[in-house]
Amino acid sequence: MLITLEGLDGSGKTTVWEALHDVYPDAVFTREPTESWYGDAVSRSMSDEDADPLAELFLFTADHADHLSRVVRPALDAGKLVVSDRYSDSRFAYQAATLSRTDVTRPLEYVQGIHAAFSRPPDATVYLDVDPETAASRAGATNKFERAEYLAEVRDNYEELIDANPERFVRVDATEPPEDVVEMVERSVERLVREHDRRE
Ligand SMILES: Nc1ncnc2c1ncn2[C@@H]1O[C@H](COP(=O)(O)OP(=O)(O)OP(=O)(O)O)[C@@H](O)[C@H]1O
Ligand SMILES: Cc1cn([C@H]2C[C@H](O)[C@@H](COP(=O)(O)O)O2)c(=O)[nH]c1=O
Repeated sequence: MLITLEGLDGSGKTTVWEALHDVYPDAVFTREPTESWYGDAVSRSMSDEDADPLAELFLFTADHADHLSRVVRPALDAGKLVVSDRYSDSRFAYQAATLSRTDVTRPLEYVQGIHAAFSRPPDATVYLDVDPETAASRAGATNKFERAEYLAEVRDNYEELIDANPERFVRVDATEPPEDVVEMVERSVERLVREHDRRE
């Protein structure tokens, strides 16, 4: 089963991802961008204010393709629970926001279309919901994406994704104190795994 954690920068994904390690010691914990050389290329692009938005989309997507074939698919084939801190929805929400400043028409559909041929959708996604101002202030503006105005557009894209797939997403109020957020996520993941196991 593949569970992904999504949300704006600073929403607390890494905090809950780390907490889940203790609860699911046999699971595979992974993240995007990855630590491969594809992930290094992504980091270089993120630190370049003038990076071409399409080139940047394809760097993130190359990193995803490598992540899928090297980590995610083998773990799923071995029957493991996989928990990924960011996954394809990050591309849909973030790169669609970046591409909205270009000539690309219907960027959200465009980015989803690129993934349709090869990606493996998550079985469930926990969305840590936080307003863009809180997100930007928690994240500390360490990269070009961590600005409230841009994050507002990213959040709108996440909302479109949730509206289109309400059964896949679990929304958690990430403005609550960290220990409450961790507890809510742990309870949600426990239920998702139980329901998935019952269906299998
Ligand atoms: N519920 C919370 N309330 C207040 N602060 C929080 C909460 N969750 C996390 N934080 C703090 O916000 C900062 C970002 O948290 P974290 O790294 O878990 O978020 P993230 O979503 O992984 O961010 P990024 O996408 O930027 O890596 C950290 O300083 C963390 O301690
Ligand atoms: C996977 C992915 C990530 N991003 C952005 C979102 C964040 O600003 C950074 C990753 O930082 P984090 O601290 O590891 O969360 O990259 C993106 O724009 N598109 C993506 O597909």
